[in-house]
Parts: sequence; structure tokens; C-alpha cells
Amino acid sequence: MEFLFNSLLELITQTSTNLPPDVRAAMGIALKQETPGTQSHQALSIMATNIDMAHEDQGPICQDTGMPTFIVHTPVGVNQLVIKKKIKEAVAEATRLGKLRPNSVDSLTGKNSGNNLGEETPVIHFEQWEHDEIEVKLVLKGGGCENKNIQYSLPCDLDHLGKAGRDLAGVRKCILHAVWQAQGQGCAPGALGVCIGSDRAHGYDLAKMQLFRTLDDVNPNPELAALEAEIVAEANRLGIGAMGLGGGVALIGCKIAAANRLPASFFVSVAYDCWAFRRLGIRMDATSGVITQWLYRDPERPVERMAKETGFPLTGREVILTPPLTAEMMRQLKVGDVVLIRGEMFTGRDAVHAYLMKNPPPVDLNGAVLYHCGPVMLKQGEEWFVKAAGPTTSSREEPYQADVLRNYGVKAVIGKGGMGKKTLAGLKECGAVYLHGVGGAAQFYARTVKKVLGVHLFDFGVPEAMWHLKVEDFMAIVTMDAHGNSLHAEVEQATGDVLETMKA
Ligand SMILES: O=C(O)C[C@H](O)C(=O)O
Ligand code: SF4
Repeated sequence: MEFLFNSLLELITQTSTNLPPDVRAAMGIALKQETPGTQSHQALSIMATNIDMAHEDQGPICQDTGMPTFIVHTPVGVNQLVIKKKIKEAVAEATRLGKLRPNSVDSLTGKNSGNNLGEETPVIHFEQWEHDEIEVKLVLKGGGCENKNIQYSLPCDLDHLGKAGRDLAGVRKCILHAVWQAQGQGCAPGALGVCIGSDRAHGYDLAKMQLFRTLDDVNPNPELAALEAEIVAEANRLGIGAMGLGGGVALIGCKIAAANRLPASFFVSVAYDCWAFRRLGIRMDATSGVITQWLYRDPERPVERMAKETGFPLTGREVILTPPLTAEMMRQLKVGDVVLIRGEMFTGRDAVHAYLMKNPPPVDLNGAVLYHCGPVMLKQGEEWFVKAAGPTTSSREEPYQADVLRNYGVKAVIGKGGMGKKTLAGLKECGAVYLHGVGGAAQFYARTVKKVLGVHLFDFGVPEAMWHLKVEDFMAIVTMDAHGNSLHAEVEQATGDVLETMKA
């Protein structure tokens, strides 16, 4: 199988950089359905531009290339140990090439292995089958949407929806609740894989396996097909919008499986995948390892561009921010303002925030912009280059953010999904703002980075280090201002009220 390694490396590269046709089509429909001129429509347009950029540059669509999960089917007699070895080698090589972010972190020491290899990573499932070829499917599902997976045990009581019983009506309520609780934090519009039944562990596994169906297929079970369509239609009436900014899109698909269950249990497991729904597959000759067929693709259909024009049109109404920033400048901003950042910023996410609770920052953060981002970086010679740099979910920093503003003078925080009351109060007290970036738009933002000025706390690993960047026209929206206003709180309240009307 001399071509096996190259075939696997190509599968990983394509999955990370080239969104599958069914997802492109669904995102195209979402863009057409959304109201032009809204923030949700602008986010979808940036996603479309980003999809094109990733394909053009073969760069990761999103910087979080997730937990690589391989589903391998082999003919009887094929040596699965060889395939496992080659998958690991291809994952390490794809990481070295910047097609995957190093995402394998030791849960006990916090150490990032640097090559995506480690205890139980990547995830590889093997099955034998009656066909003559080898099939490998791969899904790259990032941490932010994985964090919005959720499992319900029926009967139960749900916010805004009341009692959910042990029937399809109860299942419907669980799935609608799953979409609502995610808001924009899992980078809506999302795609759901759902399993009704089974036990907790296998139920979640089966839910994730539903993500290998195509978004435009029809469930062979008519009851489930009807429920899938009903869920997408109702979810898109909630008002969540792309990235939770408010609007007409929330879901691009919902795929439901039913499995037998124990008499005592009735689980509904929901795997929430983000709009950067990266999954592909290949068939290979079992002797040579040569790719004989790409799954999810039609060889007759070329890859279509998503965005009408290249780049992103500016309106001239954007507010230019040039750090260091002051409280007085930030107090002039209000929710809805679009800003362009020109100058320096620092990345900082989970490890940096925890560190700053006990230690002073390695740099002066007074007036600084702090970007919740774990980029994909490549070093060439002595210089670092940003290969992908979209925002991570900010809510994980809620326990720390207000203290960082107060203690170190940060004046603007960039992230996605919004933050809570404690941070909102901190923004008001300190004269600072929260700027919302489009989750998953990793190439769109990487292109604004003109130079990597340095890196601090590098021991935290590439994604968690504090990168010092010089950017040009980094675009973001004020969604939490220094006057106690939060678009996220408004959308959560408004969508909760709509959810209430779906109780029956
Ligand atoms: O880890 C990241 O860079 C992003 C993460 O997938 C998230 O959505 O928060
Ligand atoms: S940042 Fe958003 S698009 Fe990227 S993996 Fe996380 S949830 Fe998905």
C-alpha cells in the first residue's frame, strides 16, 4: 500500500481546507435567505469569503481543526495496524504543514503534543465490510461546537418549553432546546446529528455518526424525515441568526437516528456541528492505497465559489481603532458599530487567562486589544507566520475577563459568542468593549495579520500562547459596549420568548 500515506494526507488536507459541496450549497441557501444589511447577513458573507480563501490557499477553513475522527472500513484480510500507523503519520505531517492545528493536549499536564498525536488522539474506528476497497471517512469537529453537544434524559423539564415526555414530541423539544442553548457559541448556523435512544456513550457516538449523512439526503424513516424538516424550519424561526447575532438562520441541517434503548433510559443525544462542517471521505484500492473515489463530491461538479466578489466591501462608516486605546475612546462606541483595528494586538485564551489570575502579564496590556484566538502558526527560519486565526468562544473566559480588564487595563476584547453579566459590568466599570468576530473565518482574519511581532508564554503550546500581532483592517462588530448594552443578552431573551411559543 505504497500510496496509502499520500492518500490519507490528501484526505486530511482537503477536509481541513475545502468545504464539501453539500455544506457549500446549504451555506449558499442560508446566505440567500438571510436579510441583506443585517449583521447575520454580514457574518454569512464573511463565512462565504473565508470558504473561498481557504480553498484558494489550501489553508484551514477554521483554525480549530478539531479532534480528527476517522471511520475506516476494510475488506477482510487487510492489515488494520498498517492503516492505523499511516493515519498517525499523515496526521503528524498535516500538522507540520499547517493543515491541522496541534490540538492534542494532555488532560493531566496541559502539555500540547505539538503533532496532534497522543493518548486516544486521533480517534480511529475500524469496521470490516464485504466490499473490495478500503473506505476512510474523516470529520474535523472543533472544540467550540463540541462544547455545545448536549444529552437529555426524558422525561425532563426544559427552559421555555416545559415538560418533555418520552415520545417524539418530547424529542422535538429537546432538539429545539439544544439549538437555543447553543446560541451563536457553536458558530451558527449549525448542523445537528441526533440519536434517540441507546445509552449515554453509544448515543453520543451515534449522534456524531449522523454527521456523515449529506445535508440534502432524506431520512429513510418517514417519521424522522418529517421531524428533521420540522426542526430545521422551527429552529430557523427562533431568531438566532448567524453567530447568534439575531436573524433568520440557526441550522443548515438536522439528521436524526433512532436506536433501541433500555426500559429505564430514554436519552436524546445531540452532536452540534458548526457551519465549518468539515467531513469528507475516500475509497482506496486495497492493494496500492490509491484513491479511487472521493465521497461527498460529484466529479462532474467543479468547486463553486461562495462569495460574489473577492475581499470584503467597506462602507466607509467603520470606526478605526489604533491601539493603545483609552476608556474615553471606548465609551464613544455603541453596540452595532463596526470597527477596523489597525495596529498591535495580543492573543490570549484559556491558559493565558488562568495564568493572568495569578501572575502579571509578560507585556504591558494597558490600552491593549486582547484577541480570544488560538491560531495555526508556521515557523519559517526565525520568523512566524499566521496560517489561520479565527476567534474562539469567549464565554470560557467569563470567570476571568472582568479581572483582566480591571487589573491590566485591556480596553478591547475580541472573540465570538459573547460574554456574560460579569464581563458586561467590567466593560462598563473600566471603559472597554467586546468586539465580535465571525467564528470559523480563520483565513479572513489571518490575511489581516501583517507581521508576527513576537510570542510570549510559548510553553502553553501554539494555540494557547500569547501571540503579539500587527494587523491591518481587522474587522469586528461591537456587541457589548461600555454602557451596559449586550446584543447577546438581547438575542438570548428574544429567542427564548420565541421558543416559549413553540411549547405546544
Ligand atoms: O479552539 C478554537 O480556536 C475555537 C473553538 O473551536 C471554539 O469554537 O471556541
Ligand atoms: S471556531 Fe467555530 S467554526 Fe471553528 S471549530 Fe469552533 S465552532 Fe467550529
